[in-house]
Amino acid sequence: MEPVRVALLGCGVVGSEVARLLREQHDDLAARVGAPLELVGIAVRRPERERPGVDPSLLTADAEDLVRRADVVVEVVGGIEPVRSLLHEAFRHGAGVVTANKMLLAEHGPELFEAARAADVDLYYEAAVAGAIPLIRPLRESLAGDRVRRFLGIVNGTTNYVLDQMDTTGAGFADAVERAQALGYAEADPTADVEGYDAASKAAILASLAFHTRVPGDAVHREGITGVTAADVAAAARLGCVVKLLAIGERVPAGADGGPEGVTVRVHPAFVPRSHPLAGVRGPFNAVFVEAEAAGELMFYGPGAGGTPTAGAVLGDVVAVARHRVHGGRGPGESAYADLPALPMSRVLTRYHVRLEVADRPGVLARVADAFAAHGVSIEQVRQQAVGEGPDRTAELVVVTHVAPDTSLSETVEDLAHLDAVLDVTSVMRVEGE
Ligand SMILES: NC(=O)C1=CN([C@@H]2O[C@H](COP(=O)(O)OP(=O)(O)OC[C@H]3O[C@@H](n4cnc5c(N)ncnc54)[C@H](O)[C@@H]3O)[C@@H](O)[C@H]2O)C=CC1
Ligand SMILES: N[C@@H](CC=O)C(=O)O
Ligand code: NA
Repeated sequence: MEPVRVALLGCGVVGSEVARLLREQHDDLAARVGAPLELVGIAVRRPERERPGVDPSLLTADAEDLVRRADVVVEVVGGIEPVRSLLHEAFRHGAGVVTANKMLLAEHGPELFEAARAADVDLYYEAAVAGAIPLIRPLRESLAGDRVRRFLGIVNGTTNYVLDQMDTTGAGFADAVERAQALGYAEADPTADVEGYDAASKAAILASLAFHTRVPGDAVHREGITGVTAADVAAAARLGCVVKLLAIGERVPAGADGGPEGVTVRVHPAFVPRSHPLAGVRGPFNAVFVEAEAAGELMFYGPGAGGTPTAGAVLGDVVAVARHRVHGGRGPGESAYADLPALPMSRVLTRYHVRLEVADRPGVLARVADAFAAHGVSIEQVRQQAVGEGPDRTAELVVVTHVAPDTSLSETVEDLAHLDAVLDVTSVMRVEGE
């Protein structure tokens, strides 16, 4: 049987593990594919550098030439260029592609899917969202007969690790980020993780699949975790919650006021009740709930980051693409027929937890309550506690709202910040997952 020629682009945290598994599982992979997988080269920036366990004769700095010698191109470099051009070259040359690159797919997915379709080859990307967890294939294939209403989950291992460390060990933010980098969870620039860009790319990919509609990364409302403080984590604990960075996509029906049907997609930190299964997702693990009309509620859970688990997902895609080379056929292409608009945050319904430092004098509570009422926001809970002694005494006021449109809630917070009696708005966090 002719071997299937595999080119590996990148030999970092994920790539080095892909190379190892290709070598160590050679016979099993050959049996599953129906032909041997031959690693024909590994494109790296510095081929002269020694890499333990990697045959130096495979290393090359000429990625373009390598791509032209392959039937399947595995891209685990990351970023946009040069990989975008290299993948186009792979398609032009008739090679199938496996990538773990969510940023590239969120920014340039449609053109890459179109190029794969035109060349009649595969584009697979299981590792791009939630690492090792089978999630892309269930959405693309298993749920192709269903109608997804909503997904809600934790899709970034680095930020989940950082928030978990802050919650359970009292670690500082910077220390926890450094540990996530050392463990291979973080992106080359961890800003992509902590500012929510990585999760937003993944949310865009999930929304595109779930709702059969193109959702670019910049249509996702994004807030990272750099503003989350130890005080927020402690406030969450007092409320029986934990802080998690969530990715949420919802299909929104047409509004009674004439607002169109569409989808909302957002990434932000939120309080999640400790009784909710997402609260128990620890360290670099990810979990995603998918709510579909026929299937009901599904939960996908597992390692969301790390070299070996991610390489496992990449290899699963390599087997699928290689099987098509050997036996014929092609995996599903892009499905964007629904063409729903991405709606603004005014169409999102959520709850807020607001912590204020206020003057401790008569009438303050009433004025705060009036600000919420002016925007039609109903209050579920208020707690007040005196801070300090004597004439300088202030009060900490914690307000938890009922569900309301996100913009009504954010406008309320803006008004509160301008009230004389409000000395500081110390924390604003959404409450999700109830
Ligand atoms: N580390 C993880 O847990 C996960 C990573 N991913 C994705 O996998 C991809 C790779 O991630 P990591 O392995 O963690 O990154 P990494 O930074 O460890 O590895 C990337 C490698 O590509 C090399 N490189 C850069 N430019 C190159 C070029 N022009 N030609 C050849 N090599 C080049 C770098 O020197 C580096 O060794 C990224 O898209 C990332 O988002 C996806 C899921 C999980
Ligand atoms: N940096 C990412 C890696 C996986 O996609 C994360 O932390 O989840
Ligand atoms: Na996955």
